[in-house]
Amino acid sequence: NWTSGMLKMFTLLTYKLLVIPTNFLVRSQFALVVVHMQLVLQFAKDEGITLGGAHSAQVLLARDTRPTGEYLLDVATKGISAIVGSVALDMGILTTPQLHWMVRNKNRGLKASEADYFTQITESFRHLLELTPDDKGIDELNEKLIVDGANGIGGLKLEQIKPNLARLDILVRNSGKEGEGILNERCGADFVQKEKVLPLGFGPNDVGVRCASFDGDADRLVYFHVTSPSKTSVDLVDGDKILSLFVLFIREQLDIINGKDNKGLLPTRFGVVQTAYANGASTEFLKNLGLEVVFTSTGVKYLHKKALEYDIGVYFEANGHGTVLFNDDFVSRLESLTARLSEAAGSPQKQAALRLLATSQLINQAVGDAISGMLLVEAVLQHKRWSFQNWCDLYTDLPSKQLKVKVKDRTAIVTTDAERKVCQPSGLQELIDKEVVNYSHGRCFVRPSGTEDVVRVYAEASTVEAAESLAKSVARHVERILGFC
Ligand SMILES: CC(=O)N[C@H]1[C@@H](OP(=O)(O)O)O[C@H](CO)[C@@H](O)[C@@H]1O
Repeated sequence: NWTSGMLKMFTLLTYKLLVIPTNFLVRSQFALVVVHMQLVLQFAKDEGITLGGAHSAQVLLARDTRPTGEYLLDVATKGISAIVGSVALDMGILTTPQLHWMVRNKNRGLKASEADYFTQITESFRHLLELTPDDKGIDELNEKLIVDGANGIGGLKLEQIKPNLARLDILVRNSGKEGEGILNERCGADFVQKEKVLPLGFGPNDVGVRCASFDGDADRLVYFHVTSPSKTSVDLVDGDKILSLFVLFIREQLDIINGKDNKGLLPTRFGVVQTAYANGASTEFLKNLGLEVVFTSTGVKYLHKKALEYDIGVYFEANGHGTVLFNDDFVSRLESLTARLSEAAGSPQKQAALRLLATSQLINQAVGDAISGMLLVEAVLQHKRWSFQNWCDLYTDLPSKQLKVKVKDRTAIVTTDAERKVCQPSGLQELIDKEVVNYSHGRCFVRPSGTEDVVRVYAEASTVEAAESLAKSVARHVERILGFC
């Protein structure tokens, strides 16, 4: 259908525009215009969209603060305008998730400006805080929050809305202001999650303060704590633990409305979606809550699609990219239930239903969004009166190790079972299985990267040394069978 097709096309184009690397600029402008034309045309073909028909297709474009942005915007605009029936709209300087939110809202006939985005997330955040119960005991949560903006656009946007956020004292570092530092360099969510060390600008004075880290275009979020004044290592709260926090909160509201048997006023299909990179301890934690946990291939396009199958679907990659999706019919049922419960305004069920509605407004349902995700984390911590440590203690991550192996042809590896098993080349999976059985809590898989010319090896075990040793042994098998290069 036209709307969903256009939504996907916008998403593809906006994504492409924001991720085209600088070295692309050495190519001629003409070549880039052609690339954009080809993208639009291929997408229209794949999705069965008639261009040049009665409706013109609007393609929303935005850019970040890098100097290459204006040039890329210009060529993208020319590429789009070269196609009959498509119009390029420049939405300005935005985070990736803001742009996706605008596309989604436009396709739904809703208000879609940046001011509307800010109003929606600040208002729903305020609403969620107002719905915080007052019977949860001592407030262990510190209002202070330091955010590493990765020198990207997210920090600048957060600075804009900071004054409108109650009960939060936010300090933005690596804020993206000119001269403060280079995008994603020794800072940002990817750096903190992979290296598990402090980003630039953080140090001994931050011990004990809750910290969050965005990535450069603000679609990933992780949290961390500085453990001691003498160490650069951090206590990390990754995407899996953010997911677990959201799941606990939503489940609590559903239990209030439906009772533990899910047979009450609003029977709900609640699904949790992870990838093979989710820490095994998080999956066990979620399964022990009695939840349906499903796995997809790596990449948010797979997770998002799966999460759409539920009334409420929560998905996250361990790297901090994820969100919560509420099915439209479910939201209608939730709204009617809230209206029906209006007689008993202060009833726990009504309060829980209102919390779910506010959550559906606060979280960006187009794509993972560091700003809206962070506000939901903050609202849930306030709701639970939880300190950072309470959150960390939900479960203990199993030690893990990731390695990259350069091989002659990474596509020689074919996987199945959400990339957790190798089916080609034959014999490799058996070798992995033989290694894994030697390790307590051992788990290991290999897959060809979709973004780099490498095979990724992931291993988990009960100690850091064991995880490293397992990863290395399996990497050696991969090198031997596929040919190291
Ligand atoms: C292990 C890992 O972090 N993989 C990343 C990486 O994909 P690969 O296919 O593993 O290269 O880039 C993807 C796009 O950013 C992201 O969605 C995914 O999580």
